[in-house]
Amino acid sequence: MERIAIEGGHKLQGSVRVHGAKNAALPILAASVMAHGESIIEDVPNLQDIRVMVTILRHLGAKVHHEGSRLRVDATTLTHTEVPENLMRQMRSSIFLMGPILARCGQVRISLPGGCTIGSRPIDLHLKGLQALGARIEEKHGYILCTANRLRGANIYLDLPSVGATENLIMAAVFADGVTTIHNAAREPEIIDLANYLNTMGARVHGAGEDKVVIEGVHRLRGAEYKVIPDRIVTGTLLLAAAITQGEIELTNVQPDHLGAVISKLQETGVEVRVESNRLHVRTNARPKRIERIQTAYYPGFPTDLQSPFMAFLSVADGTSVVTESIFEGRYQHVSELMRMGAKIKVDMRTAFIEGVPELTGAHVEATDLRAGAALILAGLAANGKTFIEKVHHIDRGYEKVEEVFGSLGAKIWRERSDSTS
Ligand SMILES: CC(=O)N[C@H]1[C@@H](OP(=O)(O)OP(=O)(O)OC[C@H]2O[C@@H](n3ccc(=O)[nH]c3=O)[C@H](O)[C@@H]2O)O[C@H](CO)[C@@H](O)[C@@H]1O
Ligand SMILES: C=C(OP(=O)(O)O)C(=O)O
Repeated sequence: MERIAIEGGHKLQGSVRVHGAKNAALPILAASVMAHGESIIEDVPNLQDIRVMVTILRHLGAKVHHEGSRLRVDATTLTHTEVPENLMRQMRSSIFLMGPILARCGQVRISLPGGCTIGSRPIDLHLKGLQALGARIEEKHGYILCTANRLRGANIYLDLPSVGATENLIMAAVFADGVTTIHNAAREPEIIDLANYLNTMGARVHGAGEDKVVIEGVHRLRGAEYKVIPDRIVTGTLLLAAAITQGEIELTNVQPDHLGAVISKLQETGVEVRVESNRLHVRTNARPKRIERIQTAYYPGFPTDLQSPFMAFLSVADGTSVVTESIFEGRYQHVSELMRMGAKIKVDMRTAFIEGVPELTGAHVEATDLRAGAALILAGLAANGKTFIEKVHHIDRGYEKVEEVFGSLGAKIWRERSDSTS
């Protein structure tokens, strides 16, 4: 087992390029199984979840070649319509295969997906939407079998704007007869990215990024070349890392308009953020001011994926800040770990009260999920002394070469065996 070790107290300085977005690349790779011909997908991050997706695509019969961050996928011949349970369990995004395989092959057999333990994360909206498109769904012995000779366009009303359900249903509707309208769709930038890729392949998806998405069915998709958008959650994590160490960094390959809520909250704490078209400069040399209120929300609201990193930052603010998690009921597992490092946080239902302390102290902690791990890295960078973060595999799901990236900005961070003496 490996862990990340950090010697805190070094200001981050320098410039770094942000990698492509995990949450855009995963549905895009799933969508690639719908095409005849090769797709060339650029800026795919080298992450554990991507490796699992590639394994699934190969299992289905697709040919996949890596050339650095460029992936060539050719799913002209598909040999399987089932995703094995051991692969389904490895990540949440395995669910993205359901819509595309069903649309292309008329049937798909999957089991419930895995993913971060941040809440119950049901898939009822995915299944209800597929039923509205005419799919038959049988759930037996832990498996879900979806079949449909032909999917039919339909009006689908999502009870809540689920990102994954919107993406799955857009993909399923691409080959449906007639027109599908998804009402109360999620509006995250990753949905626009998926729709752009599908449209480059010959699909007709209109309105992605708005709450009503209209899909006109087509008969066939061809492979396409496509570049994945920059990862807005990695961008936000790096902005916070610079801020918590009172450093100054520049980020390239970013889309600042995807981070409006985060930049505005950072500025509220007194951090200077300068925005250029595809660059961000962040600088501060003072302790952050407290924040009266942050509430996670569907896009363009404050992203739940940056709630825990932002809380790590607020744990050293001057005064008490209030954070409410509205999306995932179990997304406060980082709190007890931050408290081991001296943070003062009280949680009441879905709201956390963070009484800022002047300094955190290094400790042995555990990454309980991906973004909790990111929060602990931020805390470790600022803390007095050494921090050891166990369960690094969670962090590797979302941050490419994490120690190299932070190391290139001047952090003292390395990976070591968990049984190393500390
Ligand atoms: C791979 C990926 O893109 N993951 C992101 C995606 O996850 P994911 O797509 O799983 O998140 P959703 O938007 O679906 O979930 C939002 C809320 O809807 C609920 N829900 C969802 C589906 C469903 O069928 N029934 C249901 O009740 C969930 O439990 C949650 O409370 O969006 C989340 C919210 O921005 C992010 O935190 C994840 O990083
Ligand atoms: C929760 C996340 O990922 P997933 O939906 O893949 O579990 C995340 O990226 O923070």
